Amino acid sequence: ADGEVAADQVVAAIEGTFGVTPGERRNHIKGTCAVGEFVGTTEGAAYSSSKLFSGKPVPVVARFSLSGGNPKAPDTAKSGRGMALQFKLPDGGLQHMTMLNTPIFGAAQPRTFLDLMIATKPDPATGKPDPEKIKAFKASHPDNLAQADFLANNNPPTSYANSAYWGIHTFKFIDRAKKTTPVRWRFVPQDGEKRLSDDELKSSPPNFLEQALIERAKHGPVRWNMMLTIGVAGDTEDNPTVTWPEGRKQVNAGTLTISSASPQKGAECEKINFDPLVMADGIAPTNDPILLFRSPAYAVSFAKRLGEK
Ligand code: HEM
Repeated sequence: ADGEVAADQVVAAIEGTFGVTPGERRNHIKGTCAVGEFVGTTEGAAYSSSKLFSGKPVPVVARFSLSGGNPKAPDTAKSGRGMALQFKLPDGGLQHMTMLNTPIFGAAQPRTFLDLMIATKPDPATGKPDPEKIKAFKASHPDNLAQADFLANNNPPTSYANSAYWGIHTFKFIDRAKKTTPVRWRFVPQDGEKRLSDDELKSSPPNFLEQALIERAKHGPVRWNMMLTIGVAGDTEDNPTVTWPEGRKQVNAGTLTISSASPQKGAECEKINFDPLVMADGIAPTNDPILLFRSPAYAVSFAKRLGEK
């Protein structure tokens, strides 16, 4: 927990803002399941002893999503898009990566996320957030601004297949000699990044992302390159709201291939808790307070939805 901020308190605040859909995720509720595989490179294996980078295909269960707890959020919403991956390693181990389509996050501490939920809670009188509360939140939480600016200035993608996804946090890659390297990773779409135009934002239907991914996968494999940015001494390791300086070494660590997608109901991704702290040997968390807080928060949401609450 972050000082006095507890995971159940934050999940309660998410419920206060978005309401509760029993049996469903409290955040990133609207999503699509997919499956595929990952093949790592020797360049990746040079930094991490994880079986992920053995060079052999590793089965993947994926989930693409819209951020927020509104199951009817339109696919044109200028909010985050998520890609969650569960890698099934050859030794039976699991590795998770649960990412967003923004290079930074909108909170350096759980407290900021909690205060954002409280500030955006709809006013019962209008059914909308109170603009004064949002203004006060922004003025008092500068750590929220970079991601908010990114989302305001970059329209959402035309398809989940045309988006990059960032791990955002810094992770430790540990090689066979136990040498640790700070890295940040992102998945870059081989289909290229494409965003909705301002006109398309107005004219697009509320639901197109799921069908676009299902159709795209029917036409052939959908691929992303996993790119590592190699950190150097002094690069922040515990603040997900700050990017690293330009010019850091880039390493292609592997290729993700999505082979098919389907609605989430009853599909494999539905009942997975994509807790980002599920890691195998060779990859370890940093002390990023947001990364560490996600695990208990996801557990609260997961327990509720498994209990059909
Ligand atoms: C204080 C920070 C955060 C809180 C409290 C939070 C909370 C949550 C919760 C409660 C869920 C639903 C879990 C479930 O029922 O399975 C969720 C899902 C998700 N979150 Fe977060 N989150 C935070 C930060 C982040 C960050 C930094 C990222 C990306 C780097 C992220 C990406 C996602 C994604 C992609 C999902 C959907 C996973 C899936 O498809 O099952 N979240 N989050």
